Amino acid sequence: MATKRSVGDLKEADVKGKRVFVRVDLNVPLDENLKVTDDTRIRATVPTIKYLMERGARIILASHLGRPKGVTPKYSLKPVVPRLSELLGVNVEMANDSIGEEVEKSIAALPNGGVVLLENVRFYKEEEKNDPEFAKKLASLADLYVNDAFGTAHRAHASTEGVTKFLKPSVAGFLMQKELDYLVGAVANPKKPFAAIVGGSKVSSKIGVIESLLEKVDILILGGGMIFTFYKAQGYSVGSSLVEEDKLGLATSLLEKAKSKGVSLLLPTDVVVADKFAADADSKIVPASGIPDGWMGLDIGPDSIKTFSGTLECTKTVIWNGPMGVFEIEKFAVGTEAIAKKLAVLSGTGVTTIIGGGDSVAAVEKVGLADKMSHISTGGGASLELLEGKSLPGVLALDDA
Ligand SMILES: Nc1ncnc2c1ncn2[C@@H]1O[C@H](COP(=O)(O)OP(=O)(O)OP(=O)(O)O)[C@@H](O)[C@H]1O
Ligand SMILES: O=C(O)[C@H](O)COP(=O)(O)O
Repeated sequence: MATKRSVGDLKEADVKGKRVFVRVDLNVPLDENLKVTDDTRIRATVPTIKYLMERGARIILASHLGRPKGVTPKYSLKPVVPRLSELLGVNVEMANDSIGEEVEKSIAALPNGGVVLLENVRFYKEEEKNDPEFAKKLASLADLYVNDAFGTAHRAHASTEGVTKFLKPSVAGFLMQKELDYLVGAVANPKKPFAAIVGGSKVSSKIGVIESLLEKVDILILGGGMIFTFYKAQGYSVGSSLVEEDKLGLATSLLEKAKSKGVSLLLPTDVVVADKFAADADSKIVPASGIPDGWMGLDIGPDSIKTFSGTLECTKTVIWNGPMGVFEIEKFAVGTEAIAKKLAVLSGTGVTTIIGGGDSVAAVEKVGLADKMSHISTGGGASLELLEGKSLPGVLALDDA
């Protein structure tokens, strides 16, 4: 993807008193009382918004939350306002809609440096349809456009893509840029040796990522539920572990591809098996080639942790996507947490460590090591698509630098 023009290139004169439409990703988890349970994505929007506030822009924030079908109060963006206001040090005004007269009035009354948050853009079905009329209405609210919603950049929606056709300039925010610098830049031109760690539940959801990374990495470490498909493809018995029978051929061809590319591919040599998928399961450590009937593999074992950690010692860049085991259950979180700790230590010695979104980010946050990593992606699907080598429509639509 070509380099995109950045919000940092805009001078005070370009934004002072101007209405700036900033697409952010405030799709944050809420509990049953509609309290924000993880504010990572809110915090990540702050540098761009503050930059614009300090230069006297009038800021219109837009986001989606969840996947509502029409106007649904539980998907309102109101619950993010207190935390956002606190982080920005101003009272963020909550609009009652994302387009229309009332919204226009609120924006007209906005002082320089003021911030208004539009209501969930997905309350309009036109948003996800990337309807040009809806995009035009959003665009009519502002003078210029900033996209900082990395987590939604893989969606060609009205507020991420359509709107750029009606608003110039259309530039990338600081979060968007940082995500691209790491997930595209560091992966395309890594300091070597370059290792990828790929886990998660299924090989089928990671085929694109594995194939793309095999072109770039020196070392590929696999963990999580997908390893049992690889074991079975090699003729091991896997008990009642998760296996994708229709992907056995694919697993074999990925192993062959790694060999032909000279990539050192590591599978766990031992696993933690359990007699059921539950916190109170009986569990034991067995060699990868010795999973007993009736037992399922739910984590990588201590020998694998040792080997993986040792192998990572020599690296200069590591990217990680997907947990090593069922980390949501404490007793099967050991492998995932050990990898998180190893990466935190490596970061401290100058290794570039990139956590590619989704559950691996949750795992790193759970052990309190998020701020030790070089980069933690705020995008799940978006980061996977980038790692697969795809271009993101929300990025493509922005002005070239
Ligand atoms: N051995 C295993 N057996 C079954 N499930 C597993 C195993 N190891 C990991 N998992 C599960 O895999 C899930 C994560 O897989 P997923 O492919 O969604 O990872 P991710 O890419 O990090 O997340 P996302 O898709 O949100 O980006 C976790 O819920 C975890 O419990
Ligand atoms: O959480 C995400 O991955 C983004 O906010 C995109 O949400 P979506 O998958 O509902 O488009």
